[in-house]
Amino acid sequence: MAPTIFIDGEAGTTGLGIRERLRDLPVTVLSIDPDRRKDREARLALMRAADLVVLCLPDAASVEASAMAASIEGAEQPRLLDASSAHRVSPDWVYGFPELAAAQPALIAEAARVSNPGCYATGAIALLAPLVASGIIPPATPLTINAISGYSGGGKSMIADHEADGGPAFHLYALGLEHKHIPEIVARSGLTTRPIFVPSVGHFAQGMIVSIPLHLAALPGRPTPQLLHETLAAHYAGSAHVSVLPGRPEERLTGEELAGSDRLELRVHGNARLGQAVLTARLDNLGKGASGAAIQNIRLMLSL
Ligand SMILES: NC(=O)C1=CN([C@@H]2O[C@H](COP(=O)(O)OP(=O)(O)OC[C@H]3O[C@@H](n4cnc5c(N)ncnc54)[C@H](OP(=O)(O)O)[C@@H]3O)[C@@H](O)[C@H]2O)C=CC1
Ligand SMILES: CC(=O)N[C@@H](CCC(=O)OP(=O)(O)O)C(=O)O
Repeated sequence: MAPTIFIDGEAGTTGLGIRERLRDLPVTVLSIDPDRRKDREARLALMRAADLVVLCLPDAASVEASAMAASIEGAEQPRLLDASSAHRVSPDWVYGFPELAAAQPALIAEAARVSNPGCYATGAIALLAPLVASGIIPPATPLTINAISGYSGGGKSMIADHEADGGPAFHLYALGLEHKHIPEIVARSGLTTRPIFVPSVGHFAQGMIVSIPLHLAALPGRPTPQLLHETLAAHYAGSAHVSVLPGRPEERLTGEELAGSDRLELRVHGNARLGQAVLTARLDNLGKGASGAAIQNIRLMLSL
């Protein structure tokens, strides 16, 4: 029998993206009556009937929904995949980033609770984790992470704002330096010093670039841009979703290029003579940054 999935928050931006991608998989999606989508009893009934519940809700609603699922006793208790940022550094949840380490896919496949990575965090961690693990970037290195996202990153309300009146062409935000992805980036990259994270939104719907400037001359052994590229290329060799591409000086990187895809592109743009580099990650915030990553995790969790 095909496994059953209930997407709590199916009508939202991430929920819709997952619903769309599930059409190609041998699963039965249990949909809630739209008028009862926030009704506790209706949601509990579908949670009981599902093998896997995918939470596509704001953080507080996600915490509440996880508690609801945990209150179900016995064999009816479903497994959970959470797209929100509520559980990404929680020890009781497995981090749903299959490319992070060789053991990660098996951990995800067996887990009762999996937390989907954040969109910006996906780009930052994909760049940093292999370089920290290999010793090229010492964990205590002070880093700055810049990023630009399409406006769909802000969910239904930001989409409505941009599509109604045009919205600003570009704005920085989270200037209190406490963006919700920072703890996840620190924990999952293996850093010990909190980076400064400067996100921004552009007036385009989907797509994202995360960029990390590096003073290579200040790192131990003054690593070359070539060594960084080779380290990332070795880590992601054979990956279906992550590619490590040459960083070309003449290139104009645009955020929208991967809109609609579930891929993640990593580059090292460097100048060996100056001892400087900029690492970049390009992805669709709704693809590898959300729904595409969720599908990777669903496939692993349900052996599809
Ligand atoms: N957009 C993105 O790029 C990404 C988003 N995420 C995360 O995914 C989660 C969902 O975000 P996103 O899809 O963008 O948000 P949206 O605002 O587009 O969708 C959220 C959905 O949840 C519903 N909802 C809210 N509260 C409840 C509740 N108590 N019970 C049931 N349904 C509820 C909303 O219904 P209604 O509108 O009627 O209130 C809406 O349909 C968030 O945690 C977000 O951080 C993760 C990665 C990327
Ligand atoms: C543009 C914008 O507002 N983006 C959102 C992050 C979107 C997202 O992906 O949030 P999670 O992955 O953490 O669930 C923000 O900065 O809060």
